Amino acid sequence: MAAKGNNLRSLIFEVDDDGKASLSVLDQLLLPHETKFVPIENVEGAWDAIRSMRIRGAPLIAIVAVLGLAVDLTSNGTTIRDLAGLANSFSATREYIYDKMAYLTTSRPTAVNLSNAMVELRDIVEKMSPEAPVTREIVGAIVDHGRHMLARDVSDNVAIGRHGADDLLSRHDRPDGVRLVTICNTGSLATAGWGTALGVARELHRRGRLESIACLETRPYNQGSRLTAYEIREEGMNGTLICDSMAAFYMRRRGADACVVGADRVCANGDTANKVGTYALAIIAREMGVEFFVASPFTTLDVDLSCGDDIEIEERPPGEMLESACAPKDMPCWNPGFDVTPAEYITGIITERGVLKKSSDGTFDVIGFVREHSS
Ligand SMILES: CSC[C@H]1O[C@H](OP(=O)(O)O)[C@H](O)[C@@H]1O
Repeated sequence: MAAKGNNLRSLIFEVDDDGKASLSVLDQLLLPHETKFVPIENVEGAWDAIRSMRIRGAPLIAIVAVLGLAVDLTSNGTTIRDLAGLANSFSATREYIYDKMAYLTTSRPTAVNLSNAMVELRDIVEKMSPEAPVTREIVGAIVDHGRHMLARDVSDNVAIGRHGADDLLSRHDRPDGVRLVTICNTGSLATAGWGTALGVARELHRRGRLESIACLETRPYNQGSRLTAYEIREEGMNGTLICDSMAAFYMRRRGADACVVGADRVCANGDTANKVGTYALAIIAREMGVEFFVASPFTTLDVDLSCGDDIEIEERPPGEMLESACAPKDMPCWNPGFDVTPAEYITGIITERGVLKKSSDGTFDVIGFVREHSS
């Protein structure tokens, strides 16, 4: 059984004394009824695990892609021999690795973390000198970056939790604490740490200041009922599972102080792509006078995109919808995996560097915030 609470692990990554990396991931298609770690042995295995949503979650997708590349390049199979045997090996090695990185980005398009991670990796490899002992040097740098991403995500999650809890408690310090609503899964099963939006709930719970958290089922893939409910129960939080259609009535009858959701891509103006259903939840929250926060590490920010109209929205196979809908198997479906919440519906963006609120003109300056808070 996976460890309790925020020790819940989405993956196991190890490097042996010979520098050979190994990776296994918790198969989220089997949760909550079965806990099984499955090995990832090459980039094709990483691509498939991401595409099939055996593992999912914007930050975790990027981490598994880089770790999968590290495993591929350190395997005892053909890779190292292929690389070593390449003529003019430095540039050929780099091109070989860039091809694998490009392949990994085709697995899922909406979460910016994956493409951001590949840009980071390419910058690292580009800076390596041709005189370096090619294969070992480049591969070692990729393994090290994978380890860095794991540690960074864990620390980012803790910081997001603290900033989010501090901000919410500054306005909503009821006797029993804060009442939250969330959608999809943004916890330890979407990250390498204790989560982004669910990390805020964990921090409030840790402080004894979480009165309640409602999680939406999040049809059609049911990340909420299968994954977030599982994490909430493991953590011992006061959680309630609701159907997506119940959000408005829940807020009216049981009350909520804030919705806190995750993100797959936050644009320069604050428009945010997230699990489909988030936009509707934001509209309901505004109508009900409930605050609406996006919890997003800097790795999910896309300041090169001015607004959400240009975000590529992944469409998932109709079967994922038909299976859970008990509908006729030949029924035409529209199954976008995400939607885009306009910035006007968002109260603030909780990051590891602080909470970004709107300027006096009512807009978000994500670029200015990143510039001000980038180390
Ligand atoms: C840590 S936020 C992750 C973000 O990714 C999820 O999408 P999916 O389950 O399809 O990978 C969802 O949009 C979450 O908010």
